[in-house]
Amino acid sequence: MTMLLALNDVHKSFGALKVTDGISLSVNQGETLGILGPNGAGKTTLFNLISGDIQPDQGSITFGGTDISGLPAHKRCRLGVGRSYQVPQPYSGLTVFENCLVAATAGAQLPEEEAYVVCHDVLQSTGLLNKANQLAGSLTLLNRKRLELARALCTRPKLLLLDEIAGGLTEHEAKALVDEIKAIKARGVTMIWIEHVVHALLAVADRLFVLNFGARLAEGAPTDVMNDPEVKRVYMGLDA
Ligand SMILES: Nc1ncnc2c1ncn2[C@@H]1O[C@H](COP(=O)(O)OP(=O)(O)OP(=O)(O)O)[C@@H](O)[C@H]1O
Repeated sequence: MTMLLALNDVHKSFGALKVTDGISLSVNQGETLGILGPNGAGKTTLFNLISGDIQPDQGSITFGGTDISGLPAHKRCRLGVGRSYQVPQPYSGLTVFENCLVAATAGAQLPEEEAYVVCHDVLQSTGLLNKANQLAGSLTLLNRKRLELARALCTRPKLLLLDEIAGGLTEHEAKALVDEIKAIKARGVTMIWIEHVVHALLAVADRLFVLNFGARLAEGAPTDVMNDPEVKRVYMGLDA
């Protein structure tokens, strides 16, 4: 198996608050790593560190064998690190297609002709093609989530970071989104997925990593992690 991403003893504090406390983890090519953890455990901060939105105080991050620790977010994006945000952040005054075009051109720096093709293909695969000319601000929650996914895919990521994409959806909608995420996985995209909707995560994840107070609480095969007494106690509030 080829390793795509590796974090080595990564630390981050905000003032006196230690939010990432010596995280080491790796993700193999084609793998989906699920991340669980209570509110405030430092999950989104971990994504910010991987995407380059913030820089670690200590530790290193390698991607495809290259040390990307010092690179800004836009350079990591061009190398193939794509992400969605917990709160969808489309340009609401632009259409769905234009939002995708911004991601493909400004984000991934694809030449315009290629960008049009990529946007078309991504909108088709995310079920948004018939909404292409609709303003992003007028979309339903499910379609906003799809657009969030589509915008990340338009940067043609090798690694896709999904931040709580299933939250707030009905059971039926979450299932539709999970099917789309499964299809992305089947195309070979490596993913890290932070998700509170555990059954959605379990439908796709090959491995789970549980964060608590910025540190690793458990890691391993999904069934083993879900049966771990510490995980049940800390994360799910159940007695072991
Ligand atoms: N830029 C920042 N400045 C100061 N504190 C921050 C900053 N970003 C995050 N924090 C704090 O770091 C802690 C971890 O936040 P983070 O968003 O990473 O947690 P999370 O596990 O993603 O939580 P949730 O599940 O609620 O989204 C929180 O206490 C948060 O308030």
